[in-house]
Amino acid sequence: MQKRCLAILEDGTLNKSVSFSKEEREKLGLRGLLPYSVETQDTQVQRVMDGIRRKGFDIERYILLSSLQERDERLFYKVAIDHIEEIMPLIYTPTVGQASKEFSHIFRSPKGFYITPDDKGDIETILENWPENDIRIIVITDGQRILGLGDLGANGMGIPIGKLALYTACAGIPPHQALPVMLDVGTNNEELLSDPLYLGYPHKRLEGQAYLELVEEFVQAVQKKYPRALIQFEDFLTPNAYGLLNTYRDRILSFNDDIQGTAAVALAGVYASSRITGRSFVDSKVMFLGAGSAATGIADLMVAAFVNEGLSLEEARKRLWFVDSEGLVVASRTDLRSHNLPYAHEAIQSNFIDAIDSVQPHILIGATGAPGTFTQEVIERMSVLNEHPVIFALSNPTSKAECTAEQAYTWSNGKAIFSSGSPFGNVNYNGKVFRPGQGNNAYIFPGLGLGAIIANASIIPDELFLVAAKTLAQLVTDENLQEGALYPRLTEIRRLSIEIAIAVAEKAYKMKIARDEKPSNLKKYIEEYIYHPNY
Ligand SMILES: NC(=O)C1=CN([C@@H]2O[C@H](COP(=O)(O)OP(=O)(O)OC[C@H]3O[C@@H](n4cnc5c(N)ncnc54)[C@H](OP(=O)(O)O)[C@@H]3O)[C@@H](O)[C@H]2O)C=CC1
Ligand SMILES: CC(=O)C(=O)O
Ligand SMILES: [Mg+2]
Repeated sequence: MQKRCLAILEDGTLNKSVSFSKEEREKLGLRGLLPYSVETQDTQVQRVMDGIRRKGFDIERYILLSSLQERDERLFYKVAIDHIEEIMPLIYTPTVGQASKEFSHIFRSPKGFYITPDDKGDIETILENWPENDIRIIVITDGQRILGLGDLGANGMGIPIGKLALYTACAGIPPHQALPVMLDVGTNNEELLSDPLYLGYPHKRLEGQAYLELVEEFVQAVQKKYPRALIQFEDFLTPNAYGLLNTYRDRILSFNDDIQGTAAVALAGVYASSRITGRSFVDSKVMFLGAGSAATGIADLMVAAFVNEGLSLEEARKRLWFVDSEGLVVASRTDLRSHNLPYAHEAIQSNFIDAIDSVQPHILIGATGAPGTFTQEVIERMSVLNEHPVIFALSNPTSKAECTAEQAYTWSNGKAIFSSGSPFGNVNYNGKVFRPGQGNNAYIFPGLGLGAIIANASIIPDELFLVAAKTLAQLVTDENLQEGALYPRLTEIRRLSIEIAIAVAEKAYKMKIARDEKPSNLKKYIEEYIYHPNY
């Protein structure tokens, strides 16, 4: 039955508030319930933007937008799409980091699905409580490594909500086909456990076999109720991130965004940097600060890319060097994890600066969660070694960046080609304005996910991340590079995501991992599928 009267204004998927026409007001029983004026959606967008700009703090802007998402979903997405450069830092990194830290204090409505150890044996049943029947994208976290902020327990739900808002804003996934999931297995964060307002499962984390069984039960329940859904694993602590990736990557439509999405965005940036440095990709030597899931994911995809260009596995790995908190990752170390071993070269263990001097990398990629680790000395050494040192400070949120954009340009005398995980504004250095690009998986996952679900791929092999990286790199214009950016402007993100989706879907058909038939006009098919927030 069609909703009427207040019920329609209270349903965020139907509400368009003062944009209901006189006829609609008459028909839907809305006369008297709204002020006189009938406004266009654009005028409403303007009012929202005025409200956002009037707020004193970004967290207040986040709360305003979060309430709007509940109250009037189409207006929320219209605002996000039309003002993506201003809105993305509010609904995503860096503000989503603060919002996640404070999630239990600013909570208003659940916006997603919660699973705790108490639900063991019942996940299939409780999933029936979710009202939608055609979920295509799930972002799930257990909250143990939220950005570079550590274990935030159930407060980490801010991340799946934010990532899925980007799926819709950046790639047009219909919001009703997206499901944010919090696998709330507890937290080891004492501050949260002693917070009377903490909303999560108030126990130490479930671990080991019991944890894995809960994930498996969830995956099976999803396979049954939503067999077409892509599961994106997000912000798991590294051992679980790898464990779950290895369990599910060849079995179901899934990927780990921190390992694989990040890899594709970084690879795209590295490809684009060749057009400034003049050095071909295969001749590049890369040093990573941080040897966890993000950095290793990038290295693994780079190896695949090098091998595609004709290098042997051994030659490919030799171009990639890691430094972690114990120094250079070398073969003689006994403290390494299995994902580090392919990159533990025969060399003498040394500190970061000495490692830069001995390895002489062209590209430096930070994924540490440790702010300030790209010191003046680091940037200066890179600048002595390179005409244009390529510097990625990927850690999020902004407070965790290895260095700021301004530091990179200043310490390199304007020579650095800089990208960061969280956005920095333009920097004026000696009269030249630099626009740092945002090396964030947000350039990849929306388009990649869209392509995968359009083809209804059975799995997401490396080839799909490689094609996504190549496509993104090709979409970087000379103008972007002249501004100093290795990525296109965010204002282009919907177009970019569709291009990435087309390339990814094409590859899936070619690899025969698509479970749906290829439409006769793929681009048109995608364009018809995607969500537009206009009333
Ligand atoms: N821009 C983007 O798109 C993305 C950014 N990230 C960011 O990357 C960061 C790391 O994530 P992830 O890889 O999952 O985390 P991990 O915990 O897996 O890895 C962190 C790594 O950094 C090392 N490290 C920590 N402190 C230092 C230090 N002072 N000097 C040298 N090495 C250090 C750790 O070494 P050790 O183990 O020895 O302590 C570890 O190897 C996060 O801040 C996250 O936000 C992640 C995904 C995407
Ligand atoms: C961007 C992202 O996925 C992260 O920082 O974890
Ligand atoms: Mg992440």
